[in-house]
Amino acid sequence: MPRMPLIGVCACTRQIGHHGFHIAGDKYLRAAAIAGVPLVIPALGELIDQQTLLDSLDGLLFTGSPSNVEPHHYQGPASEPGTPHDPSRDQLTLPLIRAAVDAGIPVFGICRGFQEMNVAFGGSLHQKVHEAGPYQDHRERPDDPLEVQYGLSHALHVQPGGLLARLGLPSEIQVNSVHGQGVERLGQGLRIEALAPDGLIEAFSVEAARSFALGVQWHPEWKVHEHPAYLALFQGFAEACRARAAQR
Ligand SMILES: N[C@@H](CCC(=O)NCCCC(=O)O)C(=O)O
Repeated sequence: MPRMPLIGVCACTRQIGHHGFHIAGDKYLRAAAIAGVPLVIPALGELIDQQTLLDSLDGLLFTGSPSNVEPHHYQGPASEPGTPHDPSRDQLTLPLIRAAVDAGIPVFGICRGFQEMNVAFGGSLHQKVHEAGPYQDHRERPDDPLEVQYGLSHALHVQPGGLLARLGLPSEIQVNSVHGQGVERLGQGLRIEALAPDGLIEAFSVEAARSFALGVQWHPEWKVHEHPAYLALFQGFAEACRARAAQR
């Protein structure tokens, strides 16, 4: 009987009072538990041996975060003063994403994690989607109740013949939207899987990946069991993680 898959969930750094912490959101960890045993990976830079992670994990989940990828990683203009960043998280995730995909480990990126995947594959980001060209405002209203912030916000056009279609998603679904940044230049080797009505890229897969490698801009971890299309993504991820664990 193969052991349960081990699912790495990359942490964010957070200062609480005088002390620094490494944290991961409850909803991500609960959704990751669909695929196996979630393990939070601290953003400790060189203190974390990447090869040990690759040898030990059966899947990796890159979560959302209020922080943003530092623009120097994609040769973007400096952020507006006061923009939240998490350089320790960038230092862990950006190289780990490429190494995990190359190693055939299932990778699932959500929101910031989706943006990290795009940057890891050489893409760039709009730092304020709502001020860029034809795009709508994809941000949540922070004063709204959480149910509203993560409620259905816009249509999503699923591209035919891709991973989302294979996972059973219909050609159009409704999704939530909790982000101010988004894909500007798509990374090398990424296949567009879904678009918002304004044309913003909302999901991609890694064409040459040997396993599941999907990034989505929305939040399928939110009430995942109440949204069949959200659940289908985690079930696809889980199937890939089980296959990885069975190879051990
Ligand atoms: N900061 C980026 C990514 C936004 C994001 O991940 N939002 C979710 C934050 C809270 C949560 O984890 O649910 C951007 O603004 O585009």
